[in-house]
Amino acid sequence: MLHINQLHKTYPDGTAALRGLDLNASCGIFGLLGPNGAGKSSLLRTIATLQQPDSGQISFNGVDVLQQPQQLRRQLGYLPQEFGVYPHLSCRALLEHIAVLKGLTDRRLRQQQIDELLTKTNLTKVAHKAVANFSGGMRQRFGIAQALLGDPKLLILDEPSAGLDPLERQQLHNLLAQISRDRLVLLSSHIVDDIEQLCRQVAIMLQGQIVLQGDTTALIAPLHDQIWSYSGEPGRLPAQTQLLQRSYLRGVPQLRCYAPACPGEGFSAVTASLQDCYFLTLAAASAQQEQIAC
Ligand SMILES: Nc1ncnc2c1ncn2[C@@H]1O[C@H](COP(=O)(O)OP(=O)(O)OP(=O)(O)O)[C@@H](O)[C@H]1O
Repeated sequence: MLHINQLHKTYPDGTAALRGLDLNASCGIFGLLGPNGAGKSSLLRTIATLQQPDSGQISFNGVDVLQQPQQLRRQLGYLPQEFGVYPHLSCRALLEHIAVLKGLTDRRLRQQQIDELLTKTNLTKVAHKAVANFSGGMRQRFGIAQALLGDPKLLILDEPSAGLDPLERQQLHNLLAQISRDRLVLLSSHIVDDIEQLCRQVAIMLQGQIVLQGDTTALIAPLHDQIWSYSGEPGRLPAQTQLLQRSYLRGVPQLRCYAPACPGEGFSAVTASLQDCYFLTLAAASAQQEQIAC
């Protein structure tokens, strides 16, 4: 279990990235959603002991992460948002190098683990190639393979699906579902679909705080029968109707709205999604923050 209590982090230039953040997560894939600049990477870097918070507590499976960072690092795999590689090293050589850095000193066990991870991430056939020449999807799978060296109990993945094509994204989902059975995977993304497809637990982050957290299905449930779509331009929206999303279908505007009952002619009920919950939560949190600011 991961417990975070009242975490604060302000960077030297005065940016308050974490502002009294609380979070609890158990085994499985835990999704962290939030707009750009919400503080997701700051939080993940702090949990990964790559930066110190100003105050607060973090514990993982009983280990005080801030007091005993080495103990956490032994159980940690981390894939940062920007993942640099040595340009000339092959996939296998780089995994070897990282495995040694992670303390896998027994050569035979190291080889065995690398072979298993290459199979799991479907990289065996390209293990001799330079990672620098990999496609986006292959690079992310490599990133997950290196993070899994040492069989960590906590895996932190910062936006692993950024820049992937739909097929690569699907392959990444299959891999994540497979490797999350006996560990906690913290997955940050602004692709709400990724989180809805993969995560049973989710937290929404805004301006350095968690504004909503819980079981994904339970968070969406109250919105059933309250989400409506409208094809075209309805003019002024009926009272008690909140616009959540405007998109296009073959060039025709499509509105997605929240309303406690059918807003009127032309609106049809649609199944509520995590995206609806996300937009409603962000709108409510922004309105509350504006009120406080006034
Ligand atoms: N090293 C740093 N020094 C100063 N400010 C920083 C630093 N790192 C992040 N920030 C700022 O802290 C805030 C939170 O950034 P962070 O990268 O944690 O958010 P994020 O939710 O991961 O954003 P994104 O989704 O765009 O990656 C932003 O205002 C950002 O500009």
